[in-house]
Amino acid sequence: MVSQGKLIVITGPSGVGKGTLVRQLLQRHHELRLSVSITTRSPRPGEVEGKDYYFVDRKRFEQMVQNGELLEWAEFAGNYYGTPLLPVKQRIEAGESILLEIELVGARQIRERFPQAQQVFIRPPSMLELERRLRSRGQDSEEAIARRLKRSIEEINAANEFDFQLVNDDLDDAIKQLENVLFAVV
Ligand SMILES: Nc1ncnc2c1ncn2[C@@H]1O[C@H](COP(=O)(O)OP(=O)(O)OP(=O)(O)O)[C@@H](O)[C@H]1O
Ligand SMILES: Nc1nc2c(ncn2[C@@H]2O[C@H](COP(=O)(O)O)[C@@H](O)[C@H]2O)c(=O)[nH]1
Repeated sequence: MVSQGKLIVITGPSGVGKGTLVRQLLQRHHELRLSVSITTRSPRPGEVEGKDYYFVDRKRFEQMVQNGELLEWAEFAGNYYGTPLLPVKQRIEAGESILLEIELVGARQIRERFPQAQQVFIRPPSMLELERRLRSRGQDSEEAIARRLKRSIEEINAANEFDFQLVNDDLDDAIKQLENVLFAVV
């Protein structure tokens, strides 16, 4: 019998560096797989369908929710985001470890449904640095940045719900901390 894989959730405010950390983890740990989410957000320049996201309209997303096709989902800064259930279920059953890079509401749903999932909350060194990172990415309008910053306060206030937290200040240091949390021998 194949033993089940792990479900790992990386969460934290938009712009804190979740995607950057996840990309580094995937390069260093080839056994990990990233779940590709579904969103109603428009693709950013360079984003690829099926690699960065599956891009759908609101009607299709709402159908998927109705049909129970999503493991978790949330509305974030005016768009829907969700994790497709079937590929995650199949991969976990096949013994693969899956990473979800998701916001707070979805992370809470995973905690309810899969209390055994490992969840890590990523904190910014400061709000000023978070804002600087959102701007430096150069991907979002001023309005979108303002919405994301407003939401980040709620997210950071919920950080203590998570057993594992780390500050993404120096990137190399943050990756080491993340590896220590995820691969610690217990
Ligand atoms: N430790 C760090 N020091 C400085 N800049 C960083 C660090 N980590 C990430 N960044 C930069 O911050 C910006 C936001 O990072 P990233 O896109 O990974 O955030 P995110 O949390 O995945 O955002 P979202 O949730 O919106 O997808 C990027 O320009 C990235 O290069
Ligand atoms: N609950 C979920 N949140 C998700 C999912 N995929 C991504 N996200 C989070 O949404 C925000 C915004 O993402 P962006 O790509 O527009 O910057 C960010 O916090 C992501 O982590 C998901 O499937 N479910």
